[in-house]
Amino acid sequence: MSDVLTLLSEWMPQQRWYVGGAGEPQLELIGSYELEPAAEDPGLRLITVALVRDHSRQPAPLYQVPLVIRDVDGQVEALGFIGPIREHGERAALVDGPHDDAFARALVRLIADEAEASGAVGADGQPRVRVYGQPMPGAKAGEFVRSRVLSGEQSNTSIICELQDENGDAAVPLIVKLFRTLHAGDNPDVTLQTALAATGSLHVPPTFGQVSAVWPDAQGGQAAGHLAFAQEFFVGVEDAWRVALRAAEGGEDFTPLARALGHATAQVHATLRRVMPTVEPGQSDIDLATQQMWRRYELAVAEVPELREYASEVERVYALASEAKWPTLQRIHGDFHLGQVLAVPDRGWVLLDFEGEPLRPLDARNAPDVPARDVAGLLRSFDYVAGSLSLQAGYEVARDWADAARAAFLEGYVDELVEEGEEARRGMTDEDLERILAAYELDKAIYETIYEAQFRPSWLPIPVAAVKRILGIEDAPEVDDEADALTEAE
Ligand SMILES: Nc1ncnc2c1ncn2[C@@H]1O[C@H](COP(=O)(O)OP(=O)(O)O)[C@@H](O)[C@H]1O
Ligand SMILES: O=P(O)(O)O[C@H]1O[C@H](CO)[C@@H](O[C@H]2O[C@H](CO)[C@@H](O)[C@H](O)[C@H]2O)[C@H](O)[C@H]1O
Repeated sequence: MSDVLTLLSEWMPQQRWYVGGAGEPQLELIGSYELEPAAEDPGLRLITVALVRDHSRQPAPLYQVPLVIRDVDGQVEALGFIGPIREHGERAALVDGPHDDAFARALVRLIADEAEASGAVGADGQPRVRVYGQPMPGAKAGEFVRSRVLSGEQSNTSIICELQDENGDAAVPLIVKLFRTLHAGDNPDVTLQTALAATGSLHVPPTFGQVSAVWPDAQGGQAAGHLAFAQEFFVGVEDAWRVALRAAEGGEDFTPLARALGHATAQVHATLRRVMPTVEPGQSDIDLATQQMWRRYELAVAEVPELREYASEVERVYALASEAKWPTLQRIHGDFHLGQVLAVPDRGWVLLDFEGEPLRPLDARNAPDVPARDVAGLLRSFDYVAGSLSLQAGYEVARDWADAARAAFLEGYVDELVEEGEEARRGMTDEDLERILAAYELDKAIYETIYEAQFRPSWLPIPVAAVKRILGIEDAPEVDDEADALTEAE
């Protein structure tokens, strides 16, 4: 594996999913698992998935790195080619697994067959990594035809698998999402979407299955978690961000679609409340939630110093929220924005990516939470539509469009709550709801300032303007020196 780690040290920093560290990667192979080839494949030597810890960052992230070793003819520099790997033979090449059909085919087979996989054994004679495929009851996959990696800005790697039925006709395709950074514990993307799909909800894609594993943790014990999740892939659909952006650009009325999204969101919340654990909040839960918001504000101040001057206004919004009556805590989406919603013909709005905010610890993302976090996320997203168009135009545009979309979304959400009856409201007044929503919207905008400062600095003005708007802070009018001088001269 030494050659492999040398190649990976150069290759991983160029990958979108690599979170980076101080200087060169310091990679440690903590284990691996091997997949059985699922078809005849003459040049194929090995399908292996390396679990690699990178000590150049603390705490050291653990990456899942699927690799294929195969013989190639001549000098290839194809997509997915990592480098030559002489220890496996003269013609052997190391290939990024997701770009090689052999890996995707074997992974789909592992899930469909409810099979297990493992790799090298440790000092105790036991495999260091054990992997389990688990299909959704009743899920059926066709014959594998070919696969491709989904392009785009992704923190994970998704593989689209084309399949066919026994007559050779196209069958429902799958999207297999490989989690690149592994965490001990349930991945909410898997548990929440599987639970929703099991109820027959149309607001998530049908689940095909999952891959989970046990691996050695950094303390000499064992960790367990999810490695991959497979769902039905909707071909040729657009996400709500694109649909909304186009509508805003063209000045089209988006309110019916926003209202329907409000309904869908409330229905997903209602289902999660029914099938996943809930908690009645005590004052200590409320205080903890608002303390976390405040802590986030402090982190944001370190990234975006201009936020420091709004401390007293921020404190007041959180204090008002902590005096309100809060709803039942329940599982929610956790990082809801328009890019996480697909417009699927004959199905309506379909929600994706229930992983929660990538910057929050996994145990917090797995705990029952406040549904207003999701509502606030979507409200912020409509503001981002207007904000991103304004950045292009150089002046404020689509503000009325965003205000109308926000109002319609909220109306759709509340209508659905009313349908559910008084119980869902737990005696909360409109004022309670408003105070809580204001706190979560502010908290989301503050989260976004950190996110944009770190990953997309040119968009930072969007959430900074939102923080000011939510706090009711007016920009000081620009002083027009010439006009002032004229007035003085008169
Ligand atoms: N079931 C699906 N059908 C069609 N497209 C999908 C599906 N699942 C994901 N996508 C597309 O893949 C993108 C990334 O998926 P997502 O789950 O958000 O991954 P990530 O956590 O890496 O951002 C989505 O924005 C969407 O465009
Ligand atoms: O989709 P991810 O889970 O990676 O979410 C992260 O990235 C999002 C950006 O892609 C970011 O969302 C912010 O920008 C969106 C427009 O690109 C906007 O619709 C969202 O409202 C806004 O929050 C998200 O916050 C971040 O966690």
